[in-house]
Amino acid sequence: MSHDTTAPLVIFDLDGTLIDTSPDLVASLNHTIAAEGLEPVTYDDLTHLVGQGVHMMITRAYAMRERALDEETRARLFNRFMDFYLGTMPGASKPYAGVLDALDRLEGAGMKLAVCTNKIESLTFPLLEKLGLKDRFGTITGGDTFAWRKPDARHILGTIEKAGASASRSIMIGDSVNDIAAAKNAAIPSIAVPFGYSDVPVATLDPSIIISHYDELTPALVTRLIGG
Ligand SMILES: O=C(O)COP(=O)(O)O
Repeated sequence: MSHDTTAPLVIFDLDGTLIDTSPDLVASLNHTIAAEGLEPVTYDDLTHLVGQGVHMMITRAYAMRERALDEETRARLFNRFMDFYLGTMPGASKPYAGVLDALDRLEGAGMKLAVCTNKIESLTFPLLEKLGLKDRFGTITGGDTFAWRKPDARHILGTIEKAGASASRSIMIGDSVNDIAAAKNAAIPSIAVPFGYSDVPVATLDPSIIISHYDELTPALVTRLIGG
């Protein structure tokens, strides 16, 4: 591992930021809850459901349908979700337009790349692997890597430490309140993308900047935002 703490670290959220996973999250959740007789959810529902992992997505789907969910059922549905999602992965999930070129540009400028996602490691690693993206990131942390996850600052700070980088040279890119709040909590700048799964307009999250396409993500922008 490199310990060049002067190299900027660009930290990406995964679902709704790097990769559009929505078709597969919706299909996997609907497969999971259909077995219990729950009405299917839609893409629009996803913004309320996703963000804190699979357990929470199932819990929120039950709350949305005003159905009680006991621990035993939740554990069983978690396994059902995992089997289906992993069995169909990568499905229709794909990187957002311009992501690959942006990674090339940042890497070419000597910047380090990381993923900090609330998706658990056993989903994050195979998804990135199957999309040929895993080796693009020197550091990948999931929702169960540490005892904390976004919006807790320690998820980001732990990612930075693992990458051998420094918080004063790091930036977070995300689509939701978890990402932008975690960046604020960690006192690092943030870039919001408006095409992900936020249930509020990303401007209301008060990120350092909003980019509407990855063509705007350049080494010059990163350097400017981290203040040097
Ligand atoms: O899996 C989730 O619920 C959220 O994942 P994310 O942090 O990559 O958006």
